[in-house]
Amino acid sequence: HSKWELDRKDLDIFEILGSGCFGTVHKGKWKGRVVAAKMMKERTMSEDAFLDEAKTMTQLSHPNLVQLYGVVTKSKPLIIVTELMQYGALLTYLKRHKVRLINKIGILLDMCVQVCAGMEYLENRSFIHRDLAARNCLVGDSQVIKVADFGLARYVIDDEYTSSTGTKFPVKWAPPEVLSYTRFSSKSDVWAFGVLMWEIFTCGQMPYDQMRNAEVVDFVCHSNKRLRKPEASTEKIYQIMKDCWHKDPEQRPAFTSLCRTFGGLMDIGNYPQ
Ligand SMILES: Cn1cc(-c2ccnc(-n3ncc4cc(C(C)(C)C)cc(F)c4c3=O)c2CO)cc(Nc2ccncn2)c1=O
Repeated sequence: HSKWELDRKDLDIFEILGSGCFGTVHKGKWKGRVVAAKMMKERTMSEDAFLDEAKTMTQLSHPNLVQLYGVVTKSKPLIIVTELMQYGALLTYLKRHKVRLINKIGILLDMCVQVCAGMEYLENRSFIHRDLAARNCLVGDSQVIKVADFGLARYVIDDEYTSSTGTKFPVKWAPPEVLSYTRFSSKSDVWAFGVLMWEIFTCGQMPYDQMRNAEVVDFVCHSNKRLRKPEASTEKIYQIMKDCWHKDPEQRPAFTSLCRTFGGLMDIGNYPQ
């Protein structure tokens, strides 16, 4: 076994935490450590392609990334073992705590800062997430926010998800160059981050409301209209979102620059919470 290949006998599996597109995710224990265990449903993931990349992914380590500990490969189903985040998806958390969070601009901004830090780390390693959204971030103790399932989109075997015209493709988080040519980059992650900021400052509203994917494609690609300013955000915060939604990927700020901008906002001490 290399370091990232885990022994099934060291892993205990407990209650289900939820079911993702690859199968069910359970609470687990690995060598005495509480973990999350993703039990991969057959024929949902290109397993060999994923295993080629798994080694690299275990080397990605940052306080705002859900740590991949390793993979159980010698038995079926394949099990992806990661750090456990006890409060689940950020989207659910935002909707559940909306009343308490909606006027706490300092807390909402801090959530954006944490995701931005995790994404800056991936950007510096030229690692593209491909499906950044509030549903794919997780909440841990004392409102720690971590980015999850980065890079896994490459291994999904479901045309409804992988094709930009599929019913499961994250159209509402995709920039024009992804919708038109499926051209993913760290700058397409920046666009998605802008939508994630909008999700945070609306405490979990669905972007573009009830608009259908085809209408969103038209709205985003053939007009310069964008999501409206969330009530809870300031003009400065909304400007950051709009910068992330520049039609030209080159004109969008890098995550490094976004982190600096947030730093400046936090320094002014506008947000006491
Ligand atoms: C690590 N982790 C994962 C999950 C958890 C549970 C179910 N589905 C998922 N998801 N969610 C989304 C997801 C998305 C993808 C894309 C390829 C990007 C489309 C690929 C996945 F494999 C998943 C997955 O597995 C997760 C996210 O991987 C929940 C946790 N925690 C809790 C705690 C309390 N209640 C609920 N969940 C936790 O700590």
